[in-house]
Amino acid sequence: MRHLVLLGTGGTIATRTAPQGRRVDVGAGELLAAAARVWEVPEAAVEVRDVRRITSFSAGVPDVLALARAVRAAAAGADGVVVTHGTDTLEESAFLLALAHGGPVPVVVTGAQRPFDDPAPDGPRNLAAALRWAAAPESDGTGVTVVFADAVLPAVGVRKTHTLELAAFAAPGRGPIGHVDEAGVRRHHTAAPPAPLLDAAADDLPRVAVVPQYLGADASDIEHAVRRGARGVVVAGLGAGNTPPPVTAACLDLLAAGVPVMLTSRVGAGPVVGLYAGGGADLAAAGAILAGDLSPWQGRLLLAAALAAGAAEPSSTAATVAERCRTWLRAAGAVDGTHHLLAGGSAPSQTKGT
Ligand SMILES: NC(=O)C[C@H](N)C(=O)O
Repeated sequence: MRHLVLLGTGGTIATRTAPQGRRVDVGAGELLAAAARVWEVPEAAVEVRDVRRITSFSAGVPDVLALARAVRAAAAGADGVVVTHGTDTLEESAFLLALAHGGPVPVVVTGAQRPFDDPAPDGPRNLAAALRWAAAPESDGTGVTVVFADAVLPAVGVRKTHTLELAAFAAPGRGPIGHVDEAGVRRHHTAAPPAPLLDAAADDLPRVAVVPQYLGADASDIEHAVRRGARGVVVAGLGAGNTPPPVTAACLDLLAAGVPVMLTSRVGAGPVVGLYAGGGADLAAAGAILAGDLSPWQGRLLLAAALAAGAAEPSSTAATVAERCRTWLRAAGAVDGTHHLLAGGSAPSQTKGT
């Protein structure tokens, strides 16, 4: 029999409806009892711990680092760990857990779109599916995954894609890597997750700003972010990874001054590639980190983790921080978009990470 640990953190899955709005007041034990009414998991014994009782929009990086430590402690003595979490920032927490988690024990994050006291709640089934996935040998070695609406998605690349629908998450280009439903537990082919980058011992991460780009954006937001103490900047770029010329110029100045700049896209799916003169090609040539298909929010955590890892090494520079990100991205199977199309239209072949 597998031994699972269920860690409750709050979120809609653990809310009841009140006149002032939904409030978290359901513990992990009650969630487990509701899940067991959907599907029993007879092949597993589940130990329950309440880590937090908060909505995920109220959480901060220190909360998630503490959760990462709770996950590590639980994983040391279990065959699987399941975390219930609010959906608003679930894609970031799951990613941060993935940056800190190594080894074969599966860590499974789930939540709900509807409250616990909804007449047709989705939480009990999501949790039942997450427990079944964690209890099945198919989940071994899959790292951190998100189970939602019967789909198993990798934490790396997962995004919330709908505000209200029950199938609220997707990992465009990367998942689902499995399903849990009336037909049972199925794992599709998956690459091994990358080795951990973060030891989660610190209470917080270095400050990294996400700066969204839009029609006619200028450099003021980036300059403001750095003046306010950002140690790195993630640009949520246009299209395949472009910035309006004044923003490109500001990013080149930052790179020249040794401040890491990471390029992502605001589009919502697909990798960034340095294609256009005056935009992404200039940034790639100047040493910006092209974050593959990571969302700006996941990219921000990767850059912050790389900066934190560098804090321990006096010789760490913007270039070594960038290289740390690129090594992790390669291992996570991200496209290296600095290899932009060559004249003549052929792209060099990509070596996919394992
Ligand atoms: N569906 C949810 O869980 C949303 C909620 N606001 C939260 O993130 O805690």
